Amino acid sequence: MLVTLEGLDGSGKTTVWEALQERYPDAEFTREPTNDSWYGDAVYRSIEDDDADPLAELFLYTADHADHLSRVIEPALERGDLVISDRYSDSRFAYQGATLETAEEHDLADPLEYVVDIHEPFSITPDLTIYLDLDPETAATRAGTTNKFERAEYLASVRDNYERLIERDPDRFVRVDAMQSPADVLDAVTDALDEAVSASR
Ligand SMILES: Nc1ncnc2c1ncn2[C@@H]1O[C@H](COP(=O)(O)OP(=O)(O)O)[C@@H](O)[C@H]1O
Ligand SMILES: Cc1cn([C@H]2C[C@H](O)[C@@H](COP(=O)(O)OP(=O)(O)O)O2)c(=O)[nH]c1=O
Repeated sequence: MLVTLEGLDGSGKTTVWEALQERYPDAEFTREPTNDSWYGDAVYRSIEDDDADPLAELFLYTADHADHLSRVIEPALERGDLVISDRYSDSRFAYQGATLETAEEHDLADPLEYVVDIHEPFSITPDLTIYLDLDPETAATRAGTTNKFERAEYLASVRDNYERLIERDPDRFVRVDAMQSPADVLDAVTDALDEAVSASR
């Protein structure tokens, strides 16, 4: 079973993902961008390059995803493991969908759909996606960005894209209010996860 954690930067995904490792010691914990491959290294180089071409960046993230699938996710699912990924393809749909929306050098009619279509032939859809919902200003503050206003504006369009994704596939998503205390967020996530795991047995 594949479970993904999604949300804006600063929404608390990594905090939850780390806490879940105690509760599910046998699960495979993984993340995107990956932090153990040269594909992931290439993604982080691109994140640090303010002049990165947005379409090139999309394909770097997608290359990292393809490698992550074949190297980590598919073998774990074949073993029957529970896989919990901190970010996954919805991050690309929401973030690169937003980046490409304003990219002057590329004129795509519907960037979010374009990114979804690229994944369609090879990717695996998660069984459950837990969405940590947070307003863009709080997200930018928590993420500690240098240009908070600019970041919050970008995160607002990323959040709109997450809402579109939830609307098109409501049964896959569980929304958790990320303004709650870390303990309450963890409880809500654990409830959703426990329920999905027992339903899959
Ligand atoms: N529920 C919460 N309430 C307040 N602050 C939080 C909460 N969850 C996480 N934080 C803090 O917000 C920051 C970003 O959290 P993190 O888990 O790294 O988010 P993400 O992985 O989604 O970017 C960290 O400083 C973390 O301690
Ligand atoms: C996986 C992924 C991440 N990202 C972005 C989100 C983050 O701003 C950045 C790094 O991700 P991450 O290290 O998960 O950041 P955070 O813990 O702050 O959420 O990469 C994309 O734009 N597209 C993607 O497909």
